[in-house]
Amino acid sequence: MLRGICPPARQMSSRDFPREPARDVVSTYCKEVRALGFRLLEAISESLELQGDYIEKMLGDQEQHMAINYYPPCPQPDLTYGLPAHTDPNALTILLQDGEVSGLQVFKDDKWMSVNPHPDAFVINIGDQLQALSNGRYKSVWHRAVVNSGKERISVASFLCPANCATIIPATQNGSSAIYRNFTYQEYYKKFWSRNLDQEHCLELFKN
Ligand SMILES: O=C(O)CCC(=O)C(=O)O
Ligand SMILES: [Fe+2]
Repeated sequence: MLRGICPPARQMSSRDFPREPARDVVSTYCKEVRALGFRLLEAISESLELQGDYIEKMLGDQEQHMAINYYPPCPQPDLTYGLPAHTDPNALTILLQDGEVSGLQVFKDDKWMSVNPHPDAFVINIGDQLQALSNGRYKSVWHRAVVNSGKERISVASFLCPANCATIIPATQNGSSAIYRNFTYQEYYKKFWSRNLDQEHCLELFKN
């Protein structure tokens, strides 16, 4: 697995990326994905009856992390996972799946379901911060990656992350009370990685 951190857009420079010619491709991809993420955050804000820029403002100067996941073929796929079950700790994940080899599964209606690859589509995962910000109206989905006995698989995940100092405050509606207490992303991230990935939903530890 290869992980990279892209700084907030306005500080981005070509020095942040690997050497030519990959640099231009990766840099353009990061910028385009970030722009798509912001459009989605605007639509999600509006769906929650908030101002269009509400979530973007609340998340502050966002970092963008990119993970390139490589899953080699595995002779005994029943004995291991490519990635164990987890929710994403960030706000929103834009996942480019391998166009042909499946591997991603989501937990829905009490069972694991495969997300079939589609060459012309991204998979958008709601992360823990959007579940908290929306006061539980959007759900951060449990997902995992399984491996394949015959074929390798690659996925590219772009994680939109709040600024470390951003305070996440649940947006309550019609007098409902906040399910989660206020916390900083820094606090959440530390707690998230101090546990096993497939333990209970980390947000459970931030409930009021
Ligand atoms: O490889 C996949 O489809 C899932 C990747 C993922 O969930 C992650 O990187 O957080
Ligand atoms: Fe994930």
